[in-house]
Amino acid sequence: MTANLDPVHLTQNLIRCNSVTPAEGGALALLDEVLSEAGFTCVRVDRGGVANLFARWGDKGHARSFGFNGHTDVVPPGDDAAWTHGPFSGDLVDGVLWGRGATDMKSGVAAFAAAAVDFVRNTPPEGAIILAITGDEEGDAVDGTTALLDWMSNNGEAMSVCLVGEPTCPDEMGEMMKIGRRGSMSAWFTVTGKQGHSAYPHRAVNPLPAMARLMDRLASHKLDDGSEHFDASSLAIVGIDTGNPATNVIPAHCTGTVNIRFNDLHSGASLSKWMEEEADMVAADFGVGIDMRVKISGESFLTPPGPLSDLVAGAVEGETGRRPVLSTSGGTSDARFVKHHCPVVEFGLVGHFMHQVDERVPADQITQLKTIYGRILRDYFA
Ligand SMILES: N[C@@H](CCC[C@H](NC(=O)CCC(=O)O)C(=O)O)C(=O)O
Ligand SMILES: [Zn+2]
Ligand SMILES: [Zn+2]
Repeated sequence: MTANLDPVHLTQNLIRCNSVTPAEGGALALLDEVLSEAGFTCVRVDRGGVANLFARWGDKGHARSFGFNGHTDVVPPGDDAAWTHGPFSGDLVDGVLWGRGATDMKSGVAAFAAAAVDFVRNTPPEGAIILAITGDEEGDAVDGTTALLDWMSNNGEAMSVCLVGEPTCPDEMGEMMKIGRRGSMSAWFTVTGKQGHSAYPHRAVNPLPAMARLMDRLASHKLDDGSEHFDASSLAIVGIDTGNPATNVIPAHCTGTVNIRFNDLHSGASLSKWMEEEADMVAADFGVGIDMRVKISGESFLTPPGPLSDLVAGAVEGETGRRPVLSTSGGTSDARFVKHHCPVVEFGLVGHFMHQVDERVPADQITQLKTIYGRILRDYFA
């Protein structure tokens, strides 16, 4: 009889792989080994310098196929010296596991891998289990989950439903799951005036007042009050820069960057149009040129409450005693790609320390997450 797979130990070993985006760092190789050993068919789906791992247990193309999606890449640790335990130490101290990825989301990947391995070993289901694990969620994400989904469609692989294991609970285990996400986009503005001496401003065209006006107009505009399933949209100014070190020079150029999180009352295209109109108006008022470049990372999306959210919420409630709130709050996730493929929801552990120095997680939360994922599999294949 093979022992059950310990998700805490697996998380520890994953944390010890330095896999800051887009480095693979040995994390996917480790999962490949663990899953292959348990009878999963594993294929590395690398693209554009990004490593990804596809793993399936059961028949290809089975009509009943449960998918998990997650990532092993992590954001940079920042100042190593500021960490109580090294960011890649995987130290387990007094029941707490430390390191980059402890919450976001090597623990989630370890929990679903361990749950899937135990499940197929102990109660082989009538159906298939697919793990789609990417090495680039935190970066551009162009060759990450999208590459896996492209490869799957080209190779007759399919998930009937998918659970993304990102951390979804704000403070307490079990309190929240995600059934969609707001959209995300960024816009970069360059205001061009005319360089000059700051003591002779009439001979220059200063781009900064125009930038200040534009940023203020964009940031002070109320986009909406939220909608049935979504929080209000928000626009944040995330950068204003001239690159000008001199105090007696009016620079010719100024750049400004905004990031928008938007709900289903908007689209990337409608917001681009609005910002373009604002920029044109300010440019005319101030006699400057304004260029705008936009990147739409994802539109808003929703998997309406139904069988999949009921299945996950029921298992979470059964294991934690809490019925998770169905939310679309926070940032975006790779579910924005998966939703083109099959119904998708997200559930994971408490994300309090994600992207912070001293990222850490109580080890028993990882074990509990594995139990919840195991129960979801049991209920799905029942
Ligand atoms: N860099 C990518 C995707 C960025 C995804 C990132 N997601 C989170 O931080 C998740 C946090 C949460 O669960 O609330 C984000 O929203 O910026 C891209 O923009 O293409
Ligand atoms: Zn994540
Ligand atoms: Zn993250």
